[in-house]
Parts: sequence; structure tokens; C-alpha cells
Amino acid sequence: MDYIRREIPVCEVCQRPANQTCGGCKLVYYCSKAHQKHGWKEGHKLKCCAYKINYSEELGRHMVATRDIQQGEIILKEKPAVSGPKMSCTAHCLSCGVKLQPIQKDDQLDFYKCSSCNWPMCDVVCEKSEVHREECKAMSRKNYKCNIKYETPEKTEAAYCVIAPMRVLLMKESNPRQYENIMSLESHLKDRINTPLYLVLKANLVTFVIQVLGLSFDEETILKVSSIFDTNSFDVRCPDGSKRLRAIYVTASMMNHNCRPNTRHIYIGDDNILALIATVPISKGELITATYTQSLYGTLDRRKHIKINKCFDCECERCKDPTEFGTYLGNIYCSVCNSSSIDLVSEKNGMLVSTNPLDETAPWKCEKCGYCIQSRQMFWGNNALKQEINALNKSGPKVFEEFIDKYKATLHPTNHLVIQAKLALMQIYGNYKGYTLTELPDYLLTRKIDLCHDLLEVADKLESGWTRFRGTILLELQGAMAMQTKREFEDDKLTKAGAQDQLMESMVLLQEATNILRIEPHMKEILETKVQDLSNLLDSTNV
Ligand SMILES: C[S@@+](CC[C@H](N)C(=O)[O-])C[C@H]1O[C@@H](n2cnc3c(N)ncnc32)[C@H](O)[C@@H]1O
Repeated sequence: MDYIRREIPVCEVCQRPANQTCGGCKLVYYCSKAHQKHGWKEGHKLKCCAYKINYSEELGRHMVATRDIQQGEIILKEKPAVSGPKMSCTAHCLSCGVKLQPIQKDDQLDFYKCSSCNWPMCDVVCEKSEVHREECKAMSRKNYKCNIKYETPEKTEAAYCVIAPMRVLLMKESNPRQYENIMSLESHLKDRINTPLYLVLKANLVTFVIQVLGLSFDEETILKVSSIFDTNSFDVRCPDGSKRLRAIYVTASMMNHNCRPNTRHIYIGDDNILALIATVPISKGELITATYTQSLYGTLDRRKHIKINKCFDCECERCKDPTEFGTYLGNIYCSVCNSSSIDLVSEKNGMLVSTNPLDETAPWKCEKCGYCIQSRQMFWGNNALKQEINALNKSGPKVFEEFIDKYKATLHPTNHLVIQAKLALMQIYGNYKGYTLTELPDYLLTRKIDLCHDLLEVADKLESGWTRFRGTILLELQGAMAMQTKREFEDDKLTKAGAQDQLMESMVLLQEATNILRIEPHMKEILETKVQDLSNLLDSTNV
């Protein structure tokens, strides 16, 4: 009889044969409970994979914590399985994803073009990059030449919709394992197939793949790839807005949605590596979640956005709560209570809340007087005001202040539209030309501090912990507070001890902002400078 040699698992601690695996990551072995405990203490707790993928009828595949995860911990780092431009976008480089600027060619402006397939690219380096190789070969083989030309800076091109799906389809030959990984993801093609967008894709994407490239895929497979992108892809952007693409991360895409998620993610380097960060402590067994929508939308808007884009009805705790954890983000004042109220912005005013937030057709009722309106009235009113705020000229603060004032009898201080206006104001006061911290008059400095506090209150309830939103507000708040202290000290309104106390308060906020934001690309140096500036200010008040 032949002797079959098998790898026998050995204990991480004593290297003797072992048959028990780590309950968390299931990747390392132990010979006994005692050695498992020892191994954990000796460092495995830092290496143990923090998640596993489970399945349930209700949620499909989802990510679960295999151990307690600390706030700020990086749960996962992952390279994209595939990336590409958004479906319809202005000219972007097919290789690095940056927005392209035209160059002077003969007597006109046009983009640099790939010498083989004629797609706009940055330069010859991007043209020869690996990411563009297979698609360029496939198009050149059929003598296909892209016909995008520079016309205006913001002209969008629908032709980009073929690139990302084509990359996946070409992987069937070039990288079959990755192709299978991607094709195993949820697509919701049945929900999308008859939508106007997919009718257009049938005409252009399917035609491009079958007739132009001559690839042997059927219509369903081609549209499934597009649908997999729509269900799973992440929107990759760099902070200055110069790069924008969508990418599939096979493991991270297992994360389910929650309207108050427990993670955020960042993209690192030119390879767009996704790092998933715990924004709050996550207990063993808890779902690890991301948000697929905007946290600062009200429930009606969030659920609609998720239904259209991700094809499911969110039933998370926030969606079930008519007050959205007491923020009343998607609610308005009752017009009946308001008409008889003397103090228009009093908290005693009644608020209209949905009688069933999980049913978008349910009527809305005043919590105080019982007055009811139809849900479609809420929809229309909300949409009209959204359009109004989106159309504002965002170059200065006046229009946002006027918007808040104009609707103060309808929109309470934490309504999502007011929060949107306050967020814009927080960014303008202290940062825009003519409104920098040193230029702001005292009353606007106080206004900025109040705005930060209002936003922080909402952030603590809806984006709690180490979220980018909280980090940004804390950073703005500490800067404004430190400036106010400096002025009060210089005007002899504060004693030395009082100034020191207040500056220490700013330092505490800055420390927290630093903990949250230092991992964000390009933030480390900015934060270090701010800590240095504040330390210098502390020193200068101590002489
Ligand atoms: C990116 S995938 C997540 C992984 C997916 N559950 C799977 O099995 O492949 C997104 C899809 O997961 C499902 N999903 C995500 N979050 C959900 C939730 N909170 N409730 C119900 N379904 C959810 C929806 O079908 C959604 O379109």
C-alpha cells in the first residue's frame, strides 16, 4: 500500500500535532484549550482575522465579527478585483482614473489618445499600463477606434459604460479564478432588466461586446456583469475630486448595509486598496456593516435610494424609528400646531412623523395634535425644497443663511435640509476666501461654533464614533474655539488660567479628530501642523 503523506496541522504554541482550530479565524491550530488561551495572549489576538462570512435567508451572505473589534481597528485591507470608470462620466484616463485635461493638438484642443484604440488617456505610460492591455488588444484586434473628442470641460460620455463590464468579461480568459469570484456576487439582474437604464445597456453594451468585439457571451451574462457592478461596486474617489472610478472588492462587498453602520472605509495609494475601519467597538458575533446611501438623507430618501440602486427594502433600527433616533432628520413641523404657536422654533411645536416608516405610503401624523397628511405631500414638499437648496449658488454663506431663515417655521434645526445648509456654512465660515478664521468677525466665529455643535449632535446619533463626519466637525470646531479663546485673551476678557483651560478643551477635540482622521490620505501632516499651532498658542498664553 502506498503511503500518502499529509500535512498534519501543528499547534501554534508547542508545534505538536493539533486538531483544534482558532474559533475566530479558523486559520491556526492548537493542541489544547490551554495553548489556545496562551497563543491568544501571546499575540494571536492581534492577528486573528476579525470577520467571517455567514449566510441567512433574510440577509444573504453577510460579514460577522469573529471577535471583539476595537474602535479604529483596520478590519480588512483589500485590492480591487476589478475597477473602471463610472457608467457615464467626463473623459477620465482608463488606466489611472484621473479626470483628463485637453492638450493643444494642431490648431485645436483634444485629449491625448491611446495610439492603438484611440481612448483618451493621460499619456504613453498609462497607455502601456497593464490594466489597459487586454481591452486595448480586444478592441485593436477588431480595428475599433473610440471616437470621443474634447468638446467642453464637463461633457459626459455614455461610451464609458462598456469599459468596466468588458474588463470582467475579458478576465474569463486572462484570470478565470477572479472572473468566477466576481460572477458569484449578487446581481439583482431580474430586478433591473426592464429598467430604462438596462434597456439602453441592451442596445449599447451588449451590441459592443457581441458585435464590435466579437466575444462569445450571451446577452444575459453581459447584463449580469453590469448588474453585479451596480449591486456591489464601491465609488472610489480621491479627496481633491481628481480621480473617480468604481471598483469591486470581493470580500468587502460581503458587507451588508445599515443606515447606522459600524465601519467606514478609505482608499490607499494608486492601487486603490480599500481599508475597512471600525468606527465603533464591534462585539464578537455582531454584523459588520457599511452604508450604501447617504447617512444625512431622511428615511424616505434613504429607503428609496436603496430600493432603486440596491434592490432591497432596508428595515434597520433607524428606518423603523419614526424619529430617526430622536434627530427627526426627515421630519417637519406640523403646520397646524405652528399656525397657533407664538414661538415658531420652539421645541414644543408638534412634529409630523410617519405612522409607519417602513411603508412609504403610510400617512404622516402630528405627534402633538394628531393632524394627518398623505405621504405623497411629504414627498412633493421634500423634493421641492431639495431642488431649491441644490440650485443655490454655493459660492458664499448668504444663500444658506437665507434658506434656513426662510423655512424656519417648517424645517426644524435638525431637518436634513437644514443640516445640509449648516454643513455648507460650517465649511464656508473659517475656510473660504474672505471668511478665513482670522477674517471672521466675532459674531460669525460664534455662529461657526454653534453650527459645529448642532452638527455634532446629529453626528453623535447617526454617525457616531470615529466617522469622517465627526472627525471633520471636531477639527472645524477646535479651530474656531481656539481662535475665539485667542481673541478673548488678547482683549482681556479671559484670564491666563481661563484661556489655558479653554485651549486644553480645544486640544482634547483636536486629539480626537486626529485619532479619527490621521489614517485618511494626506491628513497626517495637516493634523500635525494643527497640533503644533495649537501647542504654540497654548505656550503663548503661558508667558
Ligand atoms: C453588496 S451585496 C452584499 C452581499 C450580499 N448579501 C450577498 O449575498 O452577496 C448587496 C446586496 O445584499 C443584500 N443586502 C445588503 N444589506 C441588506 C440588508 N440590510 N437587508 C437585506 N438585504 C441586504 C441586498 O440584496 C443587496 O442588494
